[in-house]
Amino acid sequence: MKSDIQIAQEAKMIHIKEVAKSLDIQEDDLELYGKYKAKFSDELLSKIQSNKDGKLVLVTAINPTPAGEGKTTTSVGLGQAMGVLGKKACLALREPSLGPCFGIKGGAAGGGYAQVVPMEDLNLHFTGDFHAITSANNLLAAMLDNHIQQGNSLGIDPRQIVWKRCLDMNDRVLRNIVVGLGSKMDGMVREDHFVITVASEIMAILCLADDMHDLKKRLGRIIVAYSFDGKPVTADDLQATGAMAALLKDALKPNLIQTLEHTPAIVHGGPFANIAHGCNSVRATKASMKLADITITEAGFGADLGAEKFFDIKCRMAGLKPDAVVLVATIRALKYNGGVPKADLTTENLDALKKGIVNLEKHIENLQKYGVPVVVTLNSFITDTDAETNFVKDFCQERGCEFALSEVWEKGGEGGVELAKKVLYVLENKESNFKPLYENNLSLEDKIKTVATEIYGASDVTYSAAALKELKRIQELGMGDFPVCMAKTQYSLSDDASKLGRPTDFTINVREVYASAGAGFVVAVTGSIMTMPGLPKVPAANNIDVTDDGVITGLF
Ligand SMILES: Nc1ncnc2c1ncn2[C@@H]1O[C@H](COP(=O)(O)OP(=O)(O)O)[C@@H](O)[C@H]1O
Ligand SMILES: O=COP(=O)(O)O
Ligand SMILES: [Mg+2]
Repeated sequence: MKSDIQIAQEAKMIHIKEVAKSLDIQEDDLELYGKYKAKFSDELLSKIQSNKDGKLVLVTAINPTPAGEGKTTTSVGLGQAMGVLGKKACLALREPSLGPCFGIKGGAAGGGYAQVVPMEDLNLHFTGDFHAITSANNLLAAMLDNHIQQGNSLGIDPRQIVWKRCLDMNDRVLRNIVVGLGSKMDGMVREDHFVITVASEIMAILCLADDMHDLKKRLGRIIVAYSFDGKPVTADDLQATGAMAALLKDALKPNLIQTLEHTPAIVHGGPFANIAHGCNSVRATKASMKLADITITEAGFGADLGAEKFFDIKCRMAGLKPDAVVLVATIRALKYNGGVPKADLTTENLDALKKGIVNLEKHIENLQKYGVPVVVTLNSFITDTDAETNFVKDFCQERGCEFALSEVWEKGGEGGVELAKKVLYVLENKESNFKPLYENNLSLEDKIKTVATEIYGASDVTYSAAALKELKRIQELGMGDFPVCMAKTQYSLSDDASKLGRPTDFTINVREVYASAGAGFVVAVTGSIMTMPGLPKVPAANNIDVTDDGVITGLF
């Protein structure tokens, strides 16, 4: 089998204006970035507002191995399969971060014969959105430190600065730094921190904003610090809002590319689901629903993270009503959850499968709590055996679950026809009665407890003293009705990456809490999760190169 990048580079793409035409979009409504990428104009987005909404399908997964279990691959393959069946479908996906690209996981363009292209553009600089987000985030940081240097008229307490710098890279040494070293003219010495760009609140705001007006209101509300008398200091107070919005003018526009089989893909925003809310932009999803009969979108990592935040944050805030959920399982991840080491996942092991399948069972139960019909799909790997595949199929069918085998990685759209037909059946015959897991009027602690007990299976939640103090301050500042965004490891339903399968009798330990006042949610940081990942012993970057005539190699 060729590598992902070989398949992608051999692909014969059509001009992006032809892809747009399949969505009834005229060339004048596109802002072209070469022949194969474009942004939607603001005029287009307002023009389509009166269109009828198509159906919305979420693709999620069970708890993954470090390689990932194929949500993006399945989403792309399902979109292609809808095309094979003559349906008007469109993808709404996230943009990849450079962190995993050069780290462990590689790119996020799908895989095999189910990819969005041009994959090397998408995985590297794409249309510059992440660079714009990084610049806007760090402009705010620079203006904050400059305000202190220039006399600190707002009375900012340098010990209560909550705004962090960001960079779209896995760079552990930036987690905790000291700034302002040198002479008096070099600024106030203080401890500072970097997060990876996909965990920046600016990313979340870009992904939740309706339009430029809403973007600026959200940016202005960002809390960067507290004053000596405990009052929140915002981006508006620093007069940074307009300049940040100017930097984000183009990044706010959704991007259009295509799959290997020319299915349209709107790709916009890219928060991770373990340390952020894990969903592409509301603007991209709503645009797709106005342009196509079926929108297929993905939320990051397992359903305990991406799907939970898709439902309880994105759908709640944007008024979206999902019509179906595709839950991706893989034999390798089920065995991994059954205790098999990464190196042995390609060997048949029915015992481990039986042990690990409780993870799939829990995710099926969880998704059913949202009132949206579920289709389980087994993302088939060439190393899977018939015995293993049949075991999973029987497990699902014995529980009355809709099930389909997916072979999209190996066969592209054709490999997804069984899944597409199952999804179409569910869309036509099963009603969705979507409701979020909790009401906003619950206390923040009760919201956290609801997610922890109902979705993770925890018996209780513990808080550090600092987290409890911050929860109280957030409540007093009037943000108690915000939804919660849980930052947690993706490998386990618990906050301990070593607890695989379906752990029980565990507590979720919240060590830090902060309000993303602009995004409109409260982040609860659990266990030892980091908002600035580090590179592995052998980074994927070691194998990435570019030839003398400009061909990228080694991306996957
Ligand atoms: N069926 C499959 N067989 C082999 N590799 C696969 C398959 N499905 C996905 N992959 C690979 O696994 C990795 C993760 O896939 P991806 O779709 O990005 O997962 P997710 O979106 O869930 O993180 C990618 O490198 C992809 O090419
Ligand atoms: O936020 C994580 O997204 P993937 O699960 O698609 O890697
Ligand atoms: Mg993905």
